[in-house]
Amino acid sequence: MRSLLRKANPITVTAAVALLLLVVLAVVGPWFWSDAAERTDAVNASAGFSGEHWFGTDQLGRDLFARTLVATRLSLLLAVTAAVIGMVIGIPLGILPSVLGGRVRRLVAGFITASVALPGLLLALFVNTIIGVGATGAVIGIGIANAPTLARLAQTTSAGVASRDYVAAARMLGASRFTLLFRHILPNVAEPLILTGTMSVGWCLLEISALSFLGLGVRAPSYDWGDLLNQGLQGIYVNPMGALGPGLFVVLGGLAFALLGESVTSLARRVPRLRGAPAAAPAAAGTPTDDVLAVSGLHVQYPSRDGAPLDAVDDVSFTLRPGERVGIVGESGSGKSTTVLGLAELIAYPGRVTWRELRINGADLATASPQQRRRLLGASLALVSQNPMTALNPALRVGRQLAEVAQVHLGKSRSAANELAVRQLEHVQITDPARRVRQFPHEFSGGMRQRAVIAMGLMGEPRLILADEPTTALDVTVQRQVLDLLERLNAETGAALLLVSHDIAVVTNRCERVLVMYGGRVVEDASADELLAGPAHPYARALMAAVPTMTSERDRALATIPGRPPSLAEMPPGCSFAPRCPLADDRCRTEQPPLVELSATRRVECWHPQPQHTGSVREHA
Ligand SMILES: Nc1ncnc2c1ncn2[C@@H]1O[C@H](COP(=O)(O)OP(=O)(O)OP(=O)(O)O)[C@@H](O)[C@H]1O
Repeated sequence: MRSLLRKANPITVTAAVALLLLVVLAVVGPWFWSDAAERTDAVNASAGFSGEHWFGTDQLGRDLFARTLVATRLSLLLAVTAAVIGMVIGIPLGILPSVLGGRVRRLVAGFITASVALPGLLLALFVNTIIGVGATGAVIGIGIANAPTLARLAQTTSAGVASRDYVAAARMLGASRFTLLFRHILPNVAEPLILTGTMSVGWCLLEISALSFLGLGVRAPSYDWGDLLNQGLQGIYVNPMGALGPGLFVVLGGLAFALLGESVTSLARRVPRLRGAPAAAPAAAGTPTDDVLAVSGLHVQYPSRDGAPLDAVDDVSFTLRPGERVGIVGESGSGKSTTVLGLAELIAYPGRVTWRELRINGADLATASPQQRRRLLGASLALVSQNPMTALNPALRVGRQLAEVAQVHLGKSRSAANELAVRQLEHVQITDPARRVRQFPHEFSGGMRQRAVIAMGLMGEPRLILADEPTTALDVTVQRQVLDLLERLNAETGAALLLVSHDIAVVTNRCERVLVMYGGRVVEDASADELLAGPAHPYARALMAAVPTMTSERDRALATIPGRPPSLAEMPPGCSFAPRCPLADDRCRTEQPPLVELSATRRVECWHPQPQHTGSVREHA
């Protein structure tokens, strides 16, 4: 708040002062000027403006300036009530689609779109006529007419928040819709919505005045600015101030609310806040001999423009043993992140995930109930996502977010969970953890937020850490530290690590096994040593050749892969790498190569697998 005030500009200050004066006037106006406003004076009826009557008098000789001042209370009260009605209906309606499932969500979103298309004033008139012409009808009518605009704003704002990683992590932890809404979404969209709601008081003021002006709002003996404007207009040739005076108050009131809302909104945008870090989730007991993860036939599909399903991940199968470190590598768009999100059931609508088999920590997800699946995913996996800006809930203290994992999945008491949170922050080498747990994510640096997310993952004692490009958004100086930390935790806790990276040097250096992805498919699955000795797939070879080594000649350009990866809608028939492959022949361009085993630890999907020595890239990772 202090930083907001420091950044306030003259327009904001003027608008705030004008509003304050109006509010004071609304409170004290009727006490001071009621007598003057009601006192009739037949001698001075319909008088023009003068030193005694600044806005002149009405047909009964009542002072119009005093009446305008008195009308401030009712005018503002009606406007605020209408704005509140609009917010109470519009904001919950707009937020609902972000937590509802498929069909109901589409229904609510469609209803919002349709209602936004209705002309507001017509809707207000319609409601006003049904409820009964008068102040109540006008206020409810204007409130309802404003609701769709606020609903649309709430819908877009909350959709942005709902796609953040900390909401995905909360879903993975099995949070109910109620919790998602009130704990994770609402606190992070409240500010812009309240500010817009404040601005909407200005619109409501103008709209209610317009209805009163038309004789459809406030009725005698009550009166508001619109009503006074209407009366003043009837005698405008005799006394222009009778109309101009109340009109001026309407305009000033509307402007003050609108300007203040606008200025505070833009100020709030400039004040740095809401910086978050990545998300994670926790553990479950499993049989040590089981694979931690076994997936076969994984598909993730997104609909094309004409609705046909397109494979972003196409028939991916692999396993992970306890404690194993496996990397997934490939160019942008090859399906690395989608594979990880698909495994964690975090693909958002309209994406669709299917698999032939998915076992996590030995448990078969096909036979698990939705609740068991959520528990299993939440307890066995820790997800360290790409963007440390979006992974922690900016409205909650870091320690609370960590502690919740242990409370939900390990059934720990609040105090035990809080103690564990401190220990886990210490475990990921965050100094002064007892103080840090009480801080908000924006008080952490990028590297610390990523560590906090890793710590959150450890709270549940995970058997598998899914790290989706965990260093992409970090400063180069802390990238290595975060990778070192993941490796150390893998060694200490025995949790398997699935590390996604676009950098083949990093994964061959950090992992024991590497999955090379292209066009949504695993084109080569080999041990890091085998890859270093010579990749079998031409794409993997090209990736390796593009990595500079200690022995690369400085004056020679690095190898690049010609062309660019195919988009989902333009996936070629046969091998998807064929258009860029120097070895491609007719069969490559027409027939999908099968995944063949070249050795016990190596599978490759190519018609022309050719192991060949390329030299080591380990020294660069
Ligand atoms: N929500 C979505 N809707 C439609 N297509 C999507 C969506 N998310 C991802 N895709 C598509 O799926 C494919 C795989 O994307 P993905 O993000 O998994 O690639 P990636 O290898 O992780 O790339 P990057 O390194 O850039 O993150 C891409 O073609 C991408 O355009």
